Amino acid sequence: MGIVKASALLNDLIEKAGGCAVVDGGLATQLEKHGASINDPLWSALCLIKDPDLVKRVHLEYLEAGADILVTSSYQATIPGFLSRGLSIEEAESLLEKSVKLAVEARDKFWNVVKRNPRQSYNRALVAASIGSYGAYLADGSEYSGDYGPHVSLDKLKDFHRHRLQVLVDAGPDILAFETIPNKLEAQACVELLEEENVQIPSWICFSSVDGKNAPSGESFKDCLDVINRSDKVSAFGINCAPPHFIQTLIQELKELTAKAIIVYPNSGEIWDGISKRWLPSKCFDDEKFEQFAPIWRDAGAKLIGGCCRTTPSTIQAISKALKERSGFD
Ligand SMILES: C[S+](C)CC[C@H](N)C(=O)O
Ligand SMILES: N[C@@H](CCS)C(=O)O
Ligand SMILES: [Zn+2]
Repeated sequence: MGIVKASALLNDLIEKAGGCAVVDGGLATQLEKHGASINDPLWSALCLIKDPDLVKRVHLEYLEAGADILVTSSYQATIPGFLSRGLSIEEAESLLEKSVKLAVEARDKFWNVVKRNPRQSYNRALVAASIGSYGAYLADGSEYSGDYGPHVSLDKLKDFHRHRLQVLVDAGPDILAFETIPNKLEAQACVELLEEENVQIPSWICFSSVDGKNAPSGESFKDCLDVINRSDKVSAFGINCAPPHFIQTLIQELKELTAKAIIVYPNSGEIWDGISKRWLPSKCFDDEKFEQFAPIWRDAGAKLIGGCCRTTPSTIQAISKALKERSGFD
């Protein structure tokens, strides 16, 4: 399948969803709601080792809530991360494969039931393999600063991402999801890897933002988009795990900077403290606010909308309800 045909898969889903598809919500957050303890350098990827059934259960909860796209549990699942826990390369690869398998199994199980009901309003969901930033692996909060220090070169970032990307692609997801990218250098590494590895499934690249205007590194999105806009391997660009009150303005700005589909899945507004490893209270959106703003973000130009950290299946249900009502579903 060529890349043009591959991106058609995402475009078809957006169209079937009425012009704006629903991405799932915080995976780690929902794992924690069910009692998982993830205060660990592997963060949510620890559940791939300790409780894969729970990961699948959370995927199913997001499908029931109306998610059109599931994001896998591989955000902080990395080969060096697993190796530093004493696992072998083969075991690390197998956990990455498992992250895709769990989401695919949940999707297939759910779809096999709902597709029989002619009155249901669900779409067959797509599975997006999460590729968290290098900063996520560092587990020091640097996915929100973009400050990787002077020794992190383009080649180092490509080396970091390459093997995981190959294993995830081979596991058969529908999409690749680069998440919380904080600087231009890492965006360039992701794009060059997609080209070098000749990846034939669509990708999205999402940045975090801490000021509502720029990438966390302080670089402008215009600058960061230079290399992304030149690649047909990237189907969508946007923002994840940034506060929801930044989103409307950011969509309007990004619309001027790229022809790619815009994707937004903000967090609740709480702020991650990378040192104490906890969420600090701040200006937040509750589910009603997400319900109110999802159509506003859609009308501003977003084609994919969901939630990130501290959002849950009830948030996704609220977003799904708002988008489907407005588009004539239900
Ligand atoms: C999206 S952040 C909350 C993920 C956790 C972070 N990379 C850490 O390990 O501290
Ligand atoms: N897909 C990840 C993103 C963390 S920023 C999660 O939802 O846990
Ligand atoms: Zn997040």
